[in-house]
Amino acid sequence: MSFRLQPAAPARPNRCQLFGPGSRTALFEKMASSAADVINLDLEDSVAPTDKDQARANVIAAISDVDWGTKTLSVRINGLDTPWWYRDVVDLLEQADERLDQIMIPKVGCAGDIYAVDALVTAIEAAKGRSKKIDFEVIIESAAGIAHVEEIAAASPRLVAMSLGAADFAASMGMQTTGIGGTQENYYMIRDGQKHWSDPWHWAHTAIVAACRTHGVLPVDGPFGDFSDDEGFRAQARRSATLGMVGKWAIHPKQIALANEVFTPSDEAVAEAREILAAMEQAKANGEGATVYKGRLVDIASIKQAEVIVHQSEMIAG
Ligand SMILES: CC(C)(COP(=O)(O)OP(=O)(O)OC[C@H]1O[C@@H](n2cnc3c(N)ncnc32)[C@H](O)[C@@H]1OP(=O)(O)O)[C@@H](O)C(=O)NCCC(=O)NCCSC(=O)C[C@H](O)C(=O)O
Ligand SMILES: [Mg+2]
Repeated sequence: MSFRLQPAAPARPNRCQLFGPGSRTALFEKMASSAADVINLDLEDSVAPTDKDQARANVIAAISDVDWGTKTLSVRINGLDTPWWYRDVVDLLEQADERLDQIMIPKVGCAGDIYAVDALVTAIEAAKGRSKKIDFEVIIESAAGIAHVEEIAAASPRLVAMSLGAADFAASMGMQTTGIGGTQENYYMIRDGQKHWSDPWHWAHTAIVAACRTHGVLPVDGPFGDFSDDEGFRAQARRSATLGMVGKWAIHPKQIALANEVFTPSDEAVAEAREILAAMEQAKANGEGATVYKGRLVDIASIKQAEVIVHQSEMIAG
C-alpha cells in the first residue's frame, strides 16, 4: 500500500438501486416493498418536461408518506444544464423531511458540478437547521464525466456512490448503438472466421472503480435496458461484480432479484474465502508468508482478497 491509504467505502448494502419516475406515484409503494437496497425516485429523464413540477411535489410528499423501511432513499435531480435542477434541490432540502438520504446528480462533467450542488445544499441545510447531512451520488454518463472521473470522485465528502449511465454515456461518446448496456453486435474480434464479442463498457467500468476505490466511494453499474433479457443482465452484472462494482440499477422490478443474486457473494465463495483465511492463519503460525490452497498459491494479498468477499457477505447479512 502507498503511504496514502485507501479509504473504505460506506459499509451499507447497495446491490440493487430501483428506479421509478417521480410522475408515477402508483409505483412508490411497490418500490418501497421491493427487495432493492436503494430506491431512486426520478425527477430527470423518465419525467416529461411538462410533469417536472408535479413529479417534484409527488416525490417530496412520498418521502414522508411512504414507509421506505431501512432502504437508502435517493432522488435523482435534473442535470445542471437544465432550468429545473436548482428548484429540485431547493424544494427537496426545504420541504422534504429528513428521511431523504441522498441526492443523485446526473451527467456530472467535472468536480465543479458537485461543488455547485454542495454549496446550495450546505446553505439550505444551515438555513433550515436540518440535522441530517444529505449524501450525494453521481452518474458518469458523458465524455467529460469519464475524462474527469477521478476529480469527480474526490469532489465532496458528501459523495458516497458513483454509477455508469450507459445510455447517455453512449450518446455523448458518439457510440453507434441504441442499446443500454450489454453486448453490442458490432463490437467483436474475428479469429479463424469466428466472432468473439468484447465488452465496450469495460474501460469505463474500470475507470469508475479505480476512481471510487481511491476516494472511498461505492462504484455501481447503471441500467440494463432490455428487461426481457435476464441472462444478458446477469452477464453484465457478473462482469461488473468481477471488476469491483458493488451493485447495479434495476429499471424494472424483474431485475431486482437478478442484481441481488449477483452482488451477494455465494455461500461457496464465502466458504472458500474463509478457508483461504484459515490456510493463511496456519501459514503464519508456521512462519510462512505463502502456502498452497487447492493446488494454487495463496499469500498475504490473498488475505485481502478473501476479506473483500467475507466483509461483503457480513455487511449484507447485517
Ligand atoms: C419500464 C417501465 C416503463 C415498464 O412499466 P410497466 O409497463 O408498468 O411494466 P410492467 O407492466 O411490466 O410492470 C409489471 C409490474 O411491476 C410494476 N412496476 C413497473 N415498474 C416498476 C418500478 N420501476 N418499480 C416498482 N414496480 C414497478 C408495475 O406497476 C406492475 O405491477 P402490477 O400491476 O402490480 O403487477 C417501468 O418499469 C419504469 O418506469 N421503469 C423505470 C424507468 C426509469 O426510472 N428510468 C430512469 C432510469 S434509467 C436512465 O435514466 C438511463 C440512464 O440515465 C443512462 O443514461 O443510462
Ligand atoms: Mg442518463
